Amino acid sequence: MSKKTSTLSPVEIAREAFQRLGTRRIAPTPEAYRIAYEEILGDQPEVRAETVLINFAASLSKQPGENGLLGTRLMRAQESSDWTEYGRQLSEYAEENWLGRPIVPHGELMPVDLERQFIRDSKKEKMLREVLARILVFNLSSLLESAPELANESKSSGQDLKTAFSEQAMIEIISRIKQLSFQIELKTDDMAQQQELLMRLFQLLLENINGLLEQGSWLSSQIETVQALIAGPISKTSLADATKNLKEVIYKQGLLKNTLAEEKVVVKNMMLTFVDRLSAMVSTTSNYQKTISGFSHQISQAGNISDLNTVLTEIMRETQNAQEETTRSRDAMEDAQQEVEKAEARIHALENQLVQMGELVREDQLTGSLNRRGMDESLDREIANAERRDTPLCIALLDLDDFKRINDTHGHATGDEVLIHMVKVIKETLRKLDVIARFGGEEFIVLMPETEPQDAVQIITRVQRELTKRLFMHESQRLLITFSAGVAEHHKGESQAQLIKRADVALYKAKHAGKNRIVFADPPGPDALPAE
Ligand SMILES: Nc1nc2c(ncn2[C@@H]2O[C@H](COP(=O)(O)OP(=O)(O)OP(=O)(O)O)[C@@H](O)[C@H]2O)c(=O)[nH]1
Repeated sequence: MSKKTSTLSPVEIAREAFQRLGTRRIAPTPEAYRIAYEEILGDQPEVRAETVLINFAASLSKQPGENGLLGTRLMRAQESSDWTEYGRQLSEYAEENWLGRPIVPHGELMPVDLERQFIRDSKKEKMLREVLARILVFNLSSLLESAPELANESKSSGQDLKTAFSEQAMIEIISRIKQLSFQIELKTDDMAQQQELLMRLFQLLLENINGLLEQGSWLSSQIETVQALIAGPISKTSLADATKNLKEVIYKQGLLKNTLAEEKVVVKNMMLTFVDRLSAMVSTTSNYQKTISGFSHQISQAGNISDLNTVLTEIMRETQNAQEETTRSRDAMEDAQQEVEKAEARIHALENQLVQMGELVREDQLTGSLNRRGMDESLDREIANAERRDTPLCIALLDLDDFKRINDTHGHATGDEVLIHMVKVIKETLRKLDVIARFGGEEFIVLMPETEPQDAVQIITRVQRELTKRLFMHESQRLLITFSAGVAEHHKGESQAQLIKRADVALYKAKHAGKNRIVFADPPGPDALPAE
């Protein structure tokens, strides 16, 4: 039994057409075949445009959201046979939702290359969206590290851009990006102010140049501070802080210098008084001696006792004078001596304060550890102590692992926080007599006086463990911070540079062996040290 024609496939219709020609004994010419084929096809129910539109509206009305709404409107139009309204609803929807897509005249097929163009465009749009989101989330936000609220907005609009597909969401995100760009313009003005602050800082240093030239060490240490500042990330707050600190240091040093100079003048005046008194006494005494020898002449010439009595009275008076002068001079000298001692004590106190002020510029501004200059001085001192007392001295050169990645991923400001955290942990883990100094960038030196090599390695291992225990949190995310280290023991006669070089070679080996480890340095070669 043949199937109902309404369900026949094209192949089955063709077969049925041949059978029909056979039954009717008609020759299967192309024309006869076409007629039979159309006859069978004609049995199938007619597909009318209206039916298609009714079905379309009904199925659309079952969908959620805007599509469902459109379906209901279309059904309403179709029920009242208002096909003009039906068409209007469809055009409006097309305009709203397919705006920007290539418009193809009604009834025409979309040319293949136009279709391809459309696919290419949406690919480009996707790429553009991704690139822009990346720029906002990573690049722009890290450039804006000195303005965290702008950096956060940049990150969050980048994140939102990735999922902003509806027109409304897109309008919102574009407006946020415009707003962000406006804020960045304002920030640029802030940066101009920062530069002005920097200039003021330089001027401040120049103003003090005369004072600085008196003592070379001042000059070099202050210049170092500025160099460190310029080498690091410059932010408005760090510049303002540095300006404030330097102003304070310079002001206090100026005060101390003036007071010191005044105290020195006081001592000088006292010394002058002392010398005056001394010479007065000497001259009084020599006058006295002259007078006495004059008296001995008068005595030898004296003819009677009354002459002698007169001479004796004179001698008594002169002796009394000389004695009084001597006592006065002695008292004055004692007073002067006491004043000199007091002034000396004041000078010592002032000089100590000056040394403390100097310590400020031996400190690394970011981490509070010693800076390179402070390290040079401390290491020189410890080497001299070790050689004099014949005690062991070890140093460790520490370098943070993959620090560049931390900076690149989480921003320079987080990198700075990591450095501060690391120094804090190291300081709290080291013994009192150990010293930590920033050697440069993310490298630190630990000086361990009176320490045998195995103890030095143990100390640095303890620091390593402590650093993994004391978590560094960034945006509620735990960052693992590790370092590699080269430990070296100082050998008699070895210079600071030679010692550091050996520690550096060991550090290099630690890095190459896979990082997060400690390597003990080889002893210096036989030619490296002076013959004993
Ligand atoms: N945040 C911050 N970064 C710094 C500072 N000083 C140096 N750096 C950065 O430290 C990074 C050091 O990078 P690299 O020398 O490649 O070392 P690393 O990434 O730690 O790699 P390994 O040493 O091989 O583990 C550079 O990106 C410097 O910009 C600083 O004061 N603050």
